[in-house]
Amino acid sequence: MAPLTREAFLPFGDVIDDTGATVFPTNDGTALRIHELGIADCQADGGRTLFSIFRMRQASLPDTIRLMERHPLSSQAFVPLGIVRLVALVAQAGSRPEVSELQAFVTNGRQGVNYRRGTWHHPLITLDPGDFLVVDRAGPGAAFTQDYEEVALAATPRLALNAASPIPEYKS
Ligand SMILES: NC(=O)N[C@@H](O)C(=O)O
Ligand code: NI
Repeated sequence: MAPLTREAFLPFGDVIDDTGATVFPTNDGTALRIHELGIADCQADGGRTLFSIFRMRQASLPDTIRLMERHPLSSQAFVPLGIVRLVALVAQAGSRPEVSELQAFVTNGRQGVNYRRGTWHHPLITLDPGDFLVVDRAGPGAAFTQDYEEVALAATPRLALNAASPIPEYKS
């Protein structure tokens, strides 16, 4: 389980965080603009960009990973509205992910992620309850047509809590 950094996450998408970002004052210096942290890529095939909230009622760390999904037509961002740790279990866009290709990152509770279009990821995993702003795509005419594709994983790697630290140790 690696701490989330912009550089390490680059193959999978963007990190919504001020570390290493372009920052400049705006509005007569009353605010700092932490600029262009990611792109909402949701317009393909007549798509619309949606803002939604995911209200995580409890931590959702699975003990086994049974599937991964991707959104072939859009990016998908999860930004915590408060301090909520997220586990991003990902594999690069492309053919069906192998278990050996999975990578797990854990946020510091403030960071958000924006999965690039087609990035394989596990449905939202959090270590705490709490709300996330979600930015993704709706198809033409429909309120919510999640263009997504799921694949069952051949093996089911175990994501086990490491007693030594609150951050789960990812074991394949
Ligand atoms: N289904 C849904 O809205 N969310 C998933 O795409 C997810 O990545 O959690
Ligand atoms: Ni998704």
